[in-house]
Amino acid sequence: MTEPKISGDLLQFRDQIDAIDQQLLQLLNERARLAQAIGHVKAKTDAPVMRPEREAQVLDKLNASNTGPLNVGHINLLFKQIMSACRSLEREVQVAFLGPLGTYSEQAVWRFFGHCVVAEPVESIEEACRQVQAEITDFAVVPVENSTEGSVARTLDALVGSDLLICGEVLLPIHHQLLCQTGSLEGIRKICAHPQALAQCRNWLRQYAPGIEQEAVSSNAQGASMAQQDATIAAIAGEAAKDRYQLKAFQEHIQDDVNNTTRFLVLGRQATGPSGADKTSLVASVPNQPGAVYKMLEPFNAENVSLTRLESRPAKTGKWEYNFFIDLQGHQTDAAVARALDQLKRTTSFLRVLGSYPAAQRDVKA
Ligand SMILES: O=C(O)C(=O)C[C@]1(C(=O)O)C=C[C@@H](O)C=C1
Repeated sequence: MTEPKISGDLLQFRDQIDAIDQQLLQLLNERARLAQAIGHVKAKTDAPVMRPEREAQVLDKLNASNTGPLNVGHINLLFKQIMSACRSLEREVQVAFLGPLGTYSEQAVWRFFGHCVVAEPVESIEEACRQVQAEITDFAVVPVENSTEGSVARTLDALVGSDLLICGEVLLPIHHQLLCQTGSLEGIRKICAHPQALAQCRNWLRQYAPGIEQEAVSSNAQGASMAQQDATIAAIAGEAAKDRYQLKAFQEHIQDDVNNTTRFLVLGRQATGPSGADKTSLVASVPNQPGAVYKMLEPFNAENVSLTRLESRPAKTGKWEYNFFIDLQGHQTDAAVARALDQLKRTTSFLRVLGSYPAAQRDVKA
């Protein structure tokens, strides 16, 4: 079938790829040995193995010098896995995430830590936090806000009530797919998904699956698990659920908002150093007095610190008091941020810096 000439070229290219793979293999093992050496140094001082700021810098440097044809997505994907493997040779990092298996939280774990981690699903955001606090696990990955649905109140409340630190964030585009056993809508009698997913796909469902019953279930992964057991059920879920429950997609990208994104937090017990493009999150409350919120925000204006988020939640004191959740650009060790935080201590009745961590959206030149 193939022309001899093409086949000759193909063989030659494959020989070259084989030779390069051998070089890569040798270099990767050299890199792994260096990581092991770093692991021994860290073990002596009980220093944390996972360093989100260093991993962000490694990716920033590579992307700054990359000439292609591999793009930023390829570089991040490949080198995250390389670091994940090297890290696991130092010590296997453990992560609890909001389950069950196949959720978007699980996808967020893989994106942040790569695949060489021990990731365990837990049943609630509170349980994920408890496991980190009780030192059962190293980190927790929990959703904090969705671009269409807003904040996840349970995560914000859990942060106030604990001394966990935010070590990182993950921005995950939410690409819903309609999944079933065969990949065809024929014979499908019911579509099962979390109420939020059904709402986020309302228009698509009206147009392409009219007349098919919809059932709200506790998670998209549960819907996927039901579809795995029953050929008449379809589910709305993401890539992780498709793989986990061995389903086929009838259609990808069925969410009405193409930019639907969920932001996840990585919570741990360790402080994260500056990476060069960081965010700091804090929660504060102010006395119930005229001008108090203005005074709380004034230092950020004075120090030219940019706020990326400001949100209030009831402080649960029963006195109509509020906690303000603030995200800002910069690390708490940056001079301007440090000065603003110092000022903030004077104007707030309660202040907790939840952590500084590498921003998921990177805008740096290495
Ligand atoms: O630089 C370190 O501290 C390492 O342990 C090495 C390494 C890597 O593979 O580059 C691995 C794990 C850390 O999270 C950061 C980076």
